[in-house]
Amino acid sequence: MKKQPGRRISIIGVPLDLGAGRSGACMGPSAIRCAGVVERLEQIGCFVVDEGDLAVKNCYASSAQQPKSKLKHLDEIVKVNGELSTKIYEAVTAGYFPLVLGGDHSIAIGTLAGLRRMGGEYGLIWFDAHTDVNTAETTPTGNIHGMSLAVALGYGDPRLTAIGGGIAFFKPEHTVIVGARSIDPGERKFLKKLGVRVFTTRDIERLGIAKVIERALEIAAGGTDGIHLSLDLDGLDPRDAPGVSTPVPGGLSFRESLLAMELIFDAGVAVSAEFVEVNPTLDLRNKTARVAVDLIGALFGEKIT
Ligand SMILES: NC(=[NH2+])NCCC[C@H](N)C(=O)O
Repeated sequence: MKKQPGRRISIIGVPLDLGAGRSGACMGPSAIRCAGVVERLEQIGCFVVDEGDLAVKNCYASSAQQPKSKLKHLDEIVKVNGELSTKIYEAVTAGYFPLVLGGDHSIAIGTLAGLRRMGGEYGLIWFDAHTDVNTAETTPTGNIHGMSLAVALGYGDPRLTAIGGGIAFFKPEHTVIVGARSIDPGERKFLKKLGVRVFTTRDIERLGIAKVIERALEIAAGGTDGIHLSLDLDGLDPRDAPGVSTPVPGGLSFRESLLAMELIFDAGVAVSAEFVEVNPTLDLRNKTARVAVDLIGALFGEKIT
């Protein structure tokens, strides 16, 4: 039997939604806990420490308050992600698998900065409808959740790339995006220039999710010390995950996403993960948070049979 990707799990909630264009994802961590994440992980034999939520000021403020900024709510986002990076570093150093509950996708900046501080070389699977490689120069919205992958690769505002010490950025050759179907013009250029592999929903339909994950694992895990999974619930189709701030039709099905998690578990290479963009104000009976918990269960080895 393959070993589980870290059976000692540290849950860290980050109730931040200032990186998104609408509020509500700040309630994501509560919704995922209400859907029973701790119990599910304990049922499959994981030892779970729930660290609670990081303190975030002003989480209900709408980005509309800063209409002209190219980096909306930068101060607070820098502060929260700095704290998150320290939390991640401490958790990994203490032998835990950090499981971060978002919050909008800008929190990946802190998670990945924390992991980078470990000094090893990690690969990255970015499961998302978007590619999140905008910078202040290319962003169409000024929303920082559309910039977090660029920051992890070392590009963007210096206050964001400096988080965690500004060291050991992720390498494009060990970074892979799965599920993309909404890519801005500037992002397209960036991805091409850096050579980041993107599996769009079209690729997934043509190749099948199993093949795509197999290739994604080769890219992210080959020659690295492990991988981080950054999963945005909007990677799924809005029919299966309606409670997200930036839904895009034509996404992965629930079953495809579950299989992706099962295959990542089977590979035994994940060292940390985050599940982001659950927005309970747009959800139906907590469906999206329940989907997140199903995916988390599969990532840690829960099997249907
Ligand atoms: N993680 C997300 N939900 N990102 C959405 C980004 C949308 C758009 N590309 C932007 O930069 O504003």
